[in-house]
Amino acid sequence: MESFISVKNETKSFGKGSHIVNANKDISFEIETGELTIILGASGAGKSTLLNVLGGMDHLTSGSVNVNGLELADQDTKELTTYRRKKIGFVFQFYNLVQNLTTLENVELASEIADQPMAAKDALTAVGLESRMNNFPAQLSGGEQQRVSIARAIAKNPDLLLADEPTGALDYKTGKKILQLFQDFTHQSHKNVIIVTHNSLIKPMADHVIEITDGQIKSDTRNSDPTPVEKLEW
Ligand SMILES: Nc1ncnc2c1ncn2[C@@H]1O[C@H](COP(=O)(O)OP(=O)(O)OP(=O)(O)O)[C@@H](O)[C@H]1O
Repeated sequence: MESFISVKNETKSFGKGSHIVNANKDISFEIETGELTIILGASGAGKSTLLNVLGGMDHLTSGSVNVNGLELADQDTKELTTYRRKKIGFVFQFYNLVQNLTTLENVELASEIADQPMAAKDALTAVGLESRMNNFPAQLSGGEQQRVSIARAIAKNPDLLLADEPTGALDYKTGKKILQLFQDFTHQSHKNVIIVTHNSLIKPMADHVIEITDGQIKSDTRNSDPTPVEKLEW
């Protein structure tokens, strides 16, 4: 059977001539349906670049990136935008919520553009925020705002949920709750989550760990028995 994601010799360069930076160099890996994957690497290793390519935020320079049967190398900018809007959920380090919309409206904004969305209220209930639907982002804590951004991502009912350092701005306990939500989402929905992080201590929670150093794959391993987040200490 085909893998859910198949990346072959993916290279992403920025700049030209002697100023060229190869942020991703000849990267190849496969991700199977239902895997929670952690992409691990130091600052500048090329993690965000890879996530941006997988999510259609950026074009790859060469190679092949196939996501659920769609070859991203063949998509023009407009097609990549459609792919990103309809198929991908994003969670960022700093939430990126619209400040003058309520929690519910922020989530509705995302569900409205998806083909088979989940009800915005159900997404907020899934992250434990049903009582905060009419609050504005500024009235919520950092952890609550991140839960809204996860609700916004899952309300699209995406094939693929991408999270770039999602606990980077949160304290330990809150960060743990957020990681728990990702693990539950993968295991309950059998969909795919990819988390980018520099924190190697959370590796055991993943089904699949891909380490990147200097734009290249350093290791690619699978955990047959991932640790539940509540049992993880870091
Ligand atoms: N738009 C760009 N223009 C030029 N160089 C870039 C651009 N985006 C990324 N790079 C370079 O590519 C390399 C990888 O960057 P990337 O942001 O992917 O790393 P990262 O692993 O996500 O790092 P961090 O954890 O610090 O966010 C870096 O050397 C960076 O300077």
